Amino acid sequence: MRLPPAIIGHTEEVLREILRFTGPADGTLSHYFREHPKLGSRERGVVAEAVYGLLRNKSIYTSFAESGNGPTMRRMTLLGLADAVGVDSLGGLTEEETEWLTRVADIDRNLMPPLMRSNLPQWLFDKLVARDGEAATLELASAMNQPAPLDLRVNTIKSNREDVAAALAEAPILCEPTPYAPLGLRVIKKPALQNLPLFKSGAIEVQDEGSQLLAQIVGAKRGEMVVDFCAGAGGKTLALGATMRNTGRLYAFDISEKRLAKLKPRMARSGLSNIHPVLIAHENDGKVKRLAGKIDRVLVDAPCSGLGTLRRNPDVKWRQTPEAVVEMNAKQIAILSSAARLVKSGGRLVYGTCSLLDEENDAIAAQFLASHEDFSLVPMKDVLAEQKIPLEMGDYLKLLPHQHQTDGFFAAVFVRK
Ligand SMILES: C[S@@+](CC[C@H](N)C(=O)[O-])C[C@H]1O[C@@H](n2cnc3c(N)ncnc32)[C@H](O)[C@@H]1O
Repeated sequence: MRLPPAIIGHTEEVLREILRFTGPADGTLSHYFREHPKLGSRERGVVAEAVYGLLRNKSIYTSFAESGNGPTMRRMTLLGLADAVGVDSLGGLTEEETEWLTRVADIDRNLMPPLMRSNLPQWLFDKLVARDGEAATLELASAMNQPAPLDLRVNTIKSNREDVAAALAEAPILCEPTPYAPLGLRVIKKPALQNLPLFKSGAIEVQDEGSQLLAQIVGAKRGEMVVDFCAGAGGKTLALGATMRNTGRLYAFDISEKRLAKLKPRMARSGLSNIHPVLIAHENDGKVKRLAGKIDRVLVDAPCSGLGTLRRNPDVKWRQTPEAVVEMNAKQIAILSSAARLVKSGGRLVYGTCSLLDEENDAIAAQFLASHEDFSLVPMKDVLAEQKIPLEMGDYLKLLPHQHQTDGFFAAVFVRK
């Protein structure tokens, strides 16, 4: 069945707003859908898919849109929609538009220049090529341009992986165990989960396998004092709390009241009572100082460029700038240094990001070690062996979508001497 012609207008309107890059694309989309409640769920799905496809392939589509006649924004919109649902499903096209869309669909994208094929901004393409070479960059960029799979983490306070997989199969929802994270399930299609009894009862949480692994390498144990320094809405906090078997004390720090507020209902669902959310004003807040030297394990899931999450947030590559990354670096080292003061002798400090850039990752770890003689690096291969995670790594954890089918993640583990 053809889609109503109005879908083109809706996509064009929301796209125009998103391409201003004044805020995250998912927020702009949700806002648009709230303002247009008459749009059905299929239409909303198509608009979202077209917009995300366009953000993923913006360089190529911009070049296509330059061919042919008519306003560029309409052409961009049509390219996004045609990729999402196929030209034949679109109502309201002129004959010329149909002919143009069919023609561009036949263009061999492999013959386009590498920068354009990567669909990355020039600065990021140059950085990655200088480090990894052109072929590897194109491979990474291509993996980043695929939508992420839907990964779940089983909450061991409520259930186990086998029982959850069996309950999902009855729903029926097909899934398979994640290759590296012991509590992960990768769902084959993307069903709505919010109304499933499994979700409502807190037996599952949506969490990328890479994020699950980052929480696991903290190695939190029963009865320990643990701080999740940048807890946000608590994706990793909940995983840590379950690893601690709902014992000990787990402080969830963040400077964002809004994000911490989102943690509360998740905590209630999870059945965890060992989590203590703490709003801090900044990384040197007095609440941090009071716990200095008392904590067994500290996770710093630092604010970062987010360039490892392009599969979910393709707009990030167009919104980030090299200048913003430099500013972020100062914040990252400041947060890590302050968080380090919490760690007791023999305790563990984990620095993690969802970035692909060395300056937010290896460089921060090296800078930290150079200025903190009381800490030493625990090679990631030792941490992975300790946690029985079947991954080959050197000093650091470096997860990449084209190699590990996760978002891009980095982690370094330090121990206080
Ligand atoms: C990568 S996100 C954390 C995601 C979260 N750990 C999770 O797994 O869902 C980084 C978080 O750092 C917080 N943040 C930024 N500056 C901070 C600071 N100075 N101290 C503590 N948290 C900070 C942000 O509000 C944001 O929630």
